[in-house]
Amino acid sequence: MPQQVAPEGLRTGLFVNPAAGRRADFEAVCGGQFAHLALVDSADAALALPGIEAVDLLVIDLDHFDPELDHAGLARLVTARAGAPTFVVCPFANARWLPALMACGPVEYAIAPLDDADLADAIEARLAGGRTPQAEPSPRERELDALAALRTRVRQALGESEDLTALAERLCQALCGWPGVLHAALFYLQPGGDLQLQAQAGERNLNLAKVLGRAERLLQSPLRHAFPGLLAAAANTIALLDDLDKAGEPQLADALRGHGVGMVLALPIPSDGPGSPRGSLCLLFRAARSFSRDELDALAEISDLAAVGLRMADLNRESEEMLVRVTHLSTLDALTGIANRRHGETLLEQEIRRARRYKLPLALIAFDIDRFKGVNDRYGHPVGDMVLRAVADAAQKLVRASDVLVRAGGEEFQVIAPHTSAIDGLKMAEKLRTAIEGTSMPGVDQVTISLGVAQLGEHESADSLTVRVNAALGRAKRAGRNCVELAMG
Ligand SMILES: Nc1nc2c(ncn2[C@@H]2O[C@H](COP(=O)(O)OP(=O)(O)OP(=O)(O)O)[C@@H](O)[C@H]2O)c(=O)[nH]1
Repeated sequence: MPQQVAPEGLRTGLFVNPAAGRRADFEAVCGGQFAHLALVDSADAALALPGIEAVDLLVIDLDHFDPELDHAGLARLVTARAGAPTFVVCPFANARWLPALMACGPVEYAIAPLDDADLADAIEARLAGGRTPQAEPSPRERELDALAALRTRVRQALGESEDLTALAERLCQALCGWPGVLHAALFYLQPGGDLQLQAQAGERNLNLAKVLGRAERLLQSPLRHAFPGLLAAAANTIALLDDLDKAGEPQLADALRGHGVGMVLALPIPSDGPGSPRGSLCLLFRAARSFSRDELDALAEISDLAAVGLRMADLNRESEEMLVRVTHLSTLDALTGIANRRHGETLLEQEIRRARRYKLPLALIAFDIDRFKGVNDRYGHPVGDMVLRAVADAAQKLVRASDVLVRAGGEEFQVIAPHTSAIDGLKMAEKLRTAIEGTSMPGVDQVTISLGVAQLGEHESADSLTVRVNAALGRAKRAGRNCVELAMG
């Protein structure tokens, strides 16, 4: 049964927590500070009490509450106080409660776990109408100026960066400009589900990859429940560690303290839709401090901006990949998968320049399937296509990796052969001829090719080389087909 709320003028208190043990502990530690202290197990029970706004101090201990289920009731409770003070004891791994409750009325908070003496001091300070030094807010104007400057820097970072790495680095640098921030980091959840330390800025000697023992696969890190940057991304919550020892990882606390860190705050970077966040923004402060509602709102806005930035970086990356794919596809012949005529012309120009620069020979081979019209006429176009693919495959297997096989059009192909003289070109052409002659094409009589070979002349252009090699190919056709002809100089 809750105790009766005391008449006005006395120190009256109301403590809300679902666990009987927590209520008993609070009464044991702080009961003496109140003339009357009511203990209730839920927001509804508190709201059922008469004169809720007249209670001097409402204390909500968020331990054992569920942010999804209990948020609406507790928000109603803070609203019902009509401006009277509320003090919230908030577990460090669940600081997302704070902005939501602060939106409903004046809320001060302490991050749990708190030892008995700290809790008693915090309650005494609130009852006396004062604030603990930790809760001392910076003067409002300065706070607002700092927030405005921070937002501007973050927007600039977003505007200037196109890829993920640059964006993450600029964001971290922008966050370091916030008063009291010693170091900032961005953790990014990759599409495959791997959380990695994407960027950090600030204290030069502080490397979070070292402190955390790794920079990748951080969701598997044993510190994922202790370090706010990981916790925020893993549990999609604001995590606020105002005393490094509260995370229960002494080594981590020592390492951070060794670098001058006194407090760590992290916010999830929201994703577009439901599901895990995109990562987290992590701020390492020199000393513990509390945040006003404006500040927490501003930080939430910054993580929203970061989400937009990450989405933009993703889109940029996707469109670049698409461009590379489209560019690649536009260089290939759709039927055979080898270089198409246009790309072949570009590559020939390139190879000619290279041959000139390094004074190396270059050979061009042109070949054409013999009486291919007859294949189409007798077996149909689909079989003709199959023969074209089979010839391209057989030729591709034969040429060197540095050679380029081109479908020059119809049943005409070329091989651009760098470092190759006319004699070597002739040998290669003969190899191609015998290979195609020996390749069995299902359902088709033997297929043969005729070939022309030309070596690049000293001052010769690509056009002239092509004309000469085609003339040699024409001679091979006239000579009876299934043979090789060398181009005239
Ligand atoms: N199936 C198929 N046929 C093609 C393709 N491109 C061109 N052709 C055919 O290739 C044939 C080329 O015929 P011609 O230029 O007369 O030469 P040929 O019959 O090979 O005779 P020679 O070259 O003199 O030995 C034509 O029938 C074209 O229709 C293609 O992509 N697929």
